[in-house]
Amino acid sequence: MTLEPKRASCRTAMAVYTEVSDEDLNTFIAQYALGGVLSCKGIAEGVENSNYLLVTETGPYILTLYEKRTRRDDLPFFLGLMEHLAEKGVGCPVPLHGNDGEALRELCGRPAVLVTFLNGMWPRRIDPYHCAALGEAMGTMHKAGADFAMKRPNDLSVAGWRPLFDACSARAHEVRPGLAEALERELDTLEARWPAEGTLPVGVIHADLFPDNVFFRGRTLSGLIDFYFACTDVLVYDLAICLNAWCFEPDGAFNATKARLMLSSYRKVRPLSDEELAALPLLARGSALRFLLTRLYDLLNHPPGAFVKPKNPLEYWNKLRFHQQVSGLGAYGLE
Ligand SMILES: Nc1ncnc2c1ncn2[C@@H]1O[C@H](COP(=O)(O)OP(=O)(O)O)[C@@H](O)[C@H]1O
Ligand SMILES: N[C@@H](CCOP(=O)(O)O)C(=O)O
Repeated sequence: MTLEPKRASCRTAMAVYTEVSDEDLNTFIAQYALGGVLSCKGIAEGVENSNYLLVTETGPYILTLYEKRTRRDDLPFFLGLMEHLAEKGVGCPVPLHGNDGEALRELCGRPAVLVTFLNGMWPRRIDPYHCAALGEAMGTMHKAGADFAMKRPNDLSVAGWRPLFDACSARAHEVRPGLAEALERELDTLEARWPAEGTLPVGVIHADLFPDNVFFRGRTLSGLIDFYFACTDVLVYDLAICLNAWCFEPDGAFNATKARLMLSSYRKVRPLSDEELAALPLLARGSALRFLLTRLYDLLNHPPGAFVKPKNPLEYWNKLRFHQQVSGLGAYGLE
């Protein structure tokens, strides 16, 4: 294998937290049978980890260095899940194994992996056909995950929200007057009414299937990325997350046609029980609160001058208020 150290330099970009030297990169790549490095460029998108587009003589790959919010102990779950789903035909990145058989290794003091490059672009403007394709892909992913043996509790489900709220409540008024009080009331309601364990079907969920994690080639969905919040939880909660992430228009209006298309194409792959459907409005409230709280926390704890621009928590306040006033499934385009 020929390495080309002069051209291997990893150029950094906005959301790359860890810079990789040529020497470290070449030592790392020598552990795989991928040929020489042609280029390595930091990817500006993404918020959690450092990602590089690495092009070698055998093609493009994504090099990910896991930063502090991704727990090392969770990595075997994430990597095993991507392998499991890909084996079942779900379009997603596949971790590469080195010459020693290992996929997970160290680079610059961080856990690091190389995964296959997924072709496609995430949709900047959401059209109804995107929502239909997403519903089908999610149903397929849930079915494919049914026999995945590993488990990972969702630490950002109802039990995780109060500690996040407690960490933010004293300064929530800086973002919106009265926000802390309103969030506390919502938290009380959700804690009291959240579905008890065993009442709804559980399995592997992606838990962050936002548009920037879903790739399309033309009108065809080509794959899903960023499995680093995936966990074992109520399956229909994944749909609740996507109702919020995909079905609101930029002006804040909820688009019931998009919701109907997403839900109906999901149900063609994996039918939903009456109990799952009935739980949807409450789960959508919970999902809105979850993203509101993580965004609020990130905004209030944003280091001055940090690369990544914090996302707006109030977008999720508006979404939460929509679901609070939903009186039936008609609001989501269902009878
Ligand atoms: N397997 C992949 N194939 C192609 N592009 C990828 C792949 N994984 C990540 N990317 C690119 O990197 C960006 C950030 O990745 P993501 O996993 O969302 O990072 P983070 O976990 O830091 O949010 C994506 O928007 C995409 O452009
Ligand atoms: N989807 C979350 C933030 C996580 O970002 P990702 O780049 O890891 O998908 C939000 O919008 O709050």
